[in-house]
Amino acid sequence: MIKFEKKYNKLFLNNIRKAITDYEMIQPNDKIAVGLSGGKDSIFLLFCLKLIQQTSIKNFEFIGIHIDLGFSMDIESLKSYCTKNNIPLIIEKTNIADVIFNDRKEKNPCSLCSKLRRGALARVSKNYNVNKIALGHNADDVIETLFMNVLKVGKLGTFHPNSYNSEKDMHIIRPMIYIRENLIESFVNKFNLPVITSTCPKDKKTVREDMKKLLFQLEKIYPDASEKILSSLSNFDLNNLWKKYDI
Ligand SMILES: Nc1ncnc2c1ncn2[C@@H]1O[C@H](COP(=O)(O)OP(=O)(O)OP(=O)(O)O)[C@@H](O)[C@H]1O
Repeated sequence: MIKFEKKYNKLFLNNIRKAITDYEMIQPNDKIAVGLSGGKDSIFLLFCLKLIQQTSIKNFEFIGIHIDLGFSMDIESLKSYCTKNNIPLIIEKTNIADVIFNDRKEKNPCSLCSKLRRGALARVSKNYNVNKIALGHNADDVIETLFMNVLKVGKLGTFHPNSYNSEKDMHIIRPMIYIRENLIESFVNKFNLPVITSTCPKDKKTVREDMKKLLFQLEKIYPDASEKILSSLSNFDLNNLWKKYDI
């Protein structure tokens, strides 16, 4: 059973609470769906939300939703973990893998997969009267996405901690934006949370891995680089960003 201990506050929960407060992620009577991939980030998010519900913000509900992409992953451990902790888990079977790799033979499958997966997640969430979807993006994901946008697209920006999709009338929240990936890894091991090895052939072979290496190199020279990059995302001077004059 997921059980609160005071030391968790300092270790990770306070940072999650801070993200929730800074970006007004949870309101009374929200029904939140945690997108569960089977990976470490989303299961840690589920674990933290349960602790937050036990300690500080009590008047919200949450469920887990796993979109089965069709890679034949064994999710028994995830199912039994949710059952043990009284967390409803919805599993939605899809043929996303088949569409991407066999029908479309996509050369860059990750972005289409992510789009279809989010669509499925929003559709299933609607069926369960969910008004917010919580994703397991962490601080490293925030920075890697920023690097990818700047270095590959030539665009300054990353995903927002709390965004709203008006077409689907759905909020997307990311309560783990202040938590580093290595910390998540160590707690997932310590608490023995169920992690399912991805069977996706593209797993860990993406541009994101290059950005991870870049951040690693950067932190060797500037040890507090990630902290500074994260803080710069909410500490900017619009006057000194270039807005071209309309002609
Ligand atoms: N198959 C899925 N079903 C439901 N939610 C998903 C699924 N895949 C990803 N998500 C959600 O989208 C988030 C970002 O997905 P991404 O593939 O970037 O995961 P990640 O960074 O590897 O995180 P994780 O360790 O949770 O897999 C995940 O943390 C999770 O909340």
